Amino acid sequence: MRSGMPVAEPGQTVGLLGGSFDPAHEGHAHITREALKRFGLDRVWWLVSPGNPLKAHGPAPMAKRIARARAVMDHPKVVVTDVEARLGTRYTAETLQHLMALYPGVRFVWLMGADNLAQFHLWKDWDWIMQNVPVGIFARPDTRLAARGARAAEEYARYRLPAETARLLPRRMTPAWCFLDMPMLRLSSSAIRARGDWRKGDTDSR
Ligand SMILES: Nc1ncnc2c1ncn2[C@@H]1O[C@H](COP(=O)(O)OP(=O)(O)OP(=O)(O)O)[C@@H](O)[C@H]1O
Ligand SMILES: O=C(O)c1ccc[n+]([C@@H]2O[C@H](COP(=O)([O-])O)[C@@H](O)[C@H]2O)c1
Repeated sequence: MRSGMPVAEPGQTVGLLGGSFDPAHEGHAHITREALKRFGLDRVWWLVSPGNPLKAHGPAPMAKRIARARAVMDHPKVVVTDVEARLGTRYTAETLQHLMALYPGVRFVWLMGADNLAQFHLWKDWDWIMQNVPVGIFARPDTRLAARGARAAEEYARYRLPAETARLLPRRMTPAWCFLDMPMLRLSSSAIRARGDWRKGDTDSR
């Protein structure tokens, strides 16, 4: 295994929460705890992105975002990691392909908020992701309508697992996805950035 990469044993289930985490907040921690509990995951890795390919502006420096993320989510089953920077990947499909090759026997689950479901069909090779990796999706304030009409949700409607059977998701044959409705937290990184101090003094990290 390359240095700095997280550890996982064959047979384990690992949820992957990719994000800019610019900065991390309690909303991320909340969906992570829900993912561990309701999907019964062994671990969740936070993949702190070198930069969302669909966003025009680069995020705060990686080290700063990682430090904040670790402060927000200090949990024995959660690893905050810069694997995409280490692997040199930015697109999720590429990251998943690398991780599946590097960790044979580990069952990865892609985790995301409902806002990302709404635009999932714009992601590179999104179809490949749906075909090869179970996907867990979390309700998010103000995204219900967009998520319901999402192209990915429509095209893969018959592969949706009822929330009552969420624990089956990690080992389910793909395609498989599950939408979790739960108490929602109205928190976002953009709202935190808009309030002020987080980006002061940064240079663009890209
Ligand atoms: N409050 C929340 N409820 C549900 N999902 C969330 C919440 N906050 C973030 N997420 C999800 O966590 C992942 C990483 O989020 P990200 O780092 O982009 O934070 P963000 O708050 O969405 O940022 P921004 O406001 O800059 O778009 C995404 O899949 C996003 O949908
Ligand atoms: O692969 C893609 O085309 C793609 C397009 C948009 C977003 N993503 C990933 O989705 C995750 C959430 O992104 P963000 O910026 O909303 O935090 C993060 O891991 C991004 O790399 C991936």
